[in-house]
Amino acid sequence: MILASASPARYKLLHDAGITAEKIVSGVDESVVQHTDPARTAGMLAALKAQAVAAQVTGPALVIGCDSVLAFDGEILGKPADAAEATRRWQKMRGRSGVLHTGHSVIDTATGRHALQGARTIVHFAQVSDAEIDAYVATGEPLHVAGAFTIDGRGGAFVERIEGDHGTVIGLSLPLLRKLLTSLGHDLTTLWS
Ligand SMILES: Nc1nc2c(ncn2[C@H]2C[C@H](O)[C@@H](COP(=O)(O)OP(=O)(O)OP(=O)(O)O)O2)c(=O)[nH]1
Repeated sequence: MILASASPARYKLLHDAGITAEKIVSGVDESVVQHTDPARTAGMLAALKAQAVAAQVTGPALVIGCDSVLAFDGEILGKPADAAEATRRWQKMRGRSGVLHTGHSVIDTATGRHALQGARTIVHFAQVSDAEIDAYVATGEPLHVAGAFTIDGRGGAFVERIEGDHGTVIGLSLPLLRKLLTSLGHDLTTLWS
């Protein structure tokens, strides 16, 4: 399996699930997709990433590309531009909920077949204080992640509950990956190392 992503979180999620993927960063410029629907935006970017990497691959491989965005207050939010934006977002997000959409695209380079599907998880944010927001932003963590929060890092303390698969929030849904691989005629368990 080739992971078309720079995300250490996605790589670790696969590795911990028994799948040691090769990482090839797609280099796709995410600004090329300007869609109003968050699921479509994440899906289109996931497909672009997988296609960009699959084009570089010679021989049989399963390439997976993912993209995550947070739909909140009618906006499609990726990574915050800077600390000020991360702070503003948290001041709006606290005590409310958003939907984390992650698009998944799997390409089987041996057959040319591909499967594309999105997953969504509702995230309920805690009523964090200004001091907690400042401390979180100061760690730098929210600057590197879609939605300006993590569920498995320091941000986990600020996520009250989720409705959906937690992997979708981190950036890759394993149950969805299983379904996509099955649709391409592959058994996920054969990828276990
Ligand atoms: N560890 C962790 N990372 C998260 C979480 N939520 C989002 N992220 C990270 C995963 C991805 O690195 C990033 C989502 O942005 P993208 O989907 O655009 O991926 P990224 O640009 O990082 O890498 P890529 O475009 O796939 O090469 O945010 C979380 O809850 N936990």
